[in-house]
Amino acid sequence: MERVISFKDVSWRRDGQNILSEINWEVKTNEHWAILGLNGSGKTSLLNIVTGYHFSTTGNVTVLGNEFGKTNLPNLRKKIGYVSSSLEKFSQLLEQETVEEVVVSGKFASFGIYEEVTDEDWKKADSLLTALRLDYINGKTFNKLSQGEKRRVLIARALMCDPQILILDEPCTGLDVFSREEVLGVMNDIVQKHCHLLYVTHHIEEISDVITHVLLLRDGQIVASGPKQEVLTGESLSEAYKMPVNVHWEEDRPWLTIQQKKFSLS
Ligand SMILES: Nc1ncnc2c1ncn2[C@@H]1O[C@H](COP(=O)(O)OP(=O)(O)OP(=O)(O)O)[C@@H](O)[C@H]1O
Repeated sequence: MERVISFKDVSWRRDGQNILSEINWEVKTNEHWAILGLNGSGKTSLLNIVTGYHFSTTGNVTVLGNEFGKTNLPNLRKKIGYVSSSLEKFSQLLEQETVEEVVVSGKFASFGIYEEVTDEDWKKADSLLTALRLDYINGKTFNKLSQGEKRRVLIARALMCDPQILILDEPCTGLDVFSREEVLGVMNDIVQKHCHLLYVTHHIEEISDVITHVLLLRDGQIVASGPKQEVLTGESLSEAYKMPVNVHWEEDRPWLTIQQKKFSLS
């Protein structure tokens, strides 16, 4: 399959307002995208269309070869993993579960295990914990983990059903620099599992070498999209962030600075 996601002239209207306008976007095989934009620029709305929780008002959406309107959404959603920063609100439900139980529950898309778990499932959960460098917490309950460990367990949980697309929605929010680098470091392992990453962030320095492409949104419209080196320029980001900024690269990672002389809060 050449195209993983295709948006053609997609708009999404709510309360008489265009939340997304004329989105033309394609994710191809072996591409991994970061989605950037200010608060309210439309990132979550776009992802809700990818997962079939919103229907576009106009335009055509195809995800993993399924054209929306003609497809079985529950089946499609099984192929899409979603790790949201707000998922941790729900993680209270998982507090007393062991990390292995939390990971296995991803197979059933439930919080808690209400179906039969096979030996193979437990083995798979163990190997995912190993892939996410979490062997050392085997047997611990979820409530005893650090924020960074919890995030990685939730990523392992999302991988339990072999998603073809993995959405990581601000996975490093609230993490210290060390924990953030640990989360970023496991992305290579995820890519080796042949799933396509959609990585939402407010911090361009989280765009590690695994990410190949960037979609830049402003007020529900695309400012720029394409290979990251072409999109992550001072010019495009200044337009998206509505303030003058510079980008510099260090070892294939971008960093943002604000042009202080031209920017004032007053
Ligand atoms: N169901 C809805 N009904 C009406 N307006 C909505 C709805 N969902 C989102 N919006 C509006 O659409 C705009 C884009 O919201 P969205 O959550 O997609 O932005 P975002 O880029 O994900 O923001 P953030 O970075 O804060 O998470 C906002 O102005 C929001 O208020």
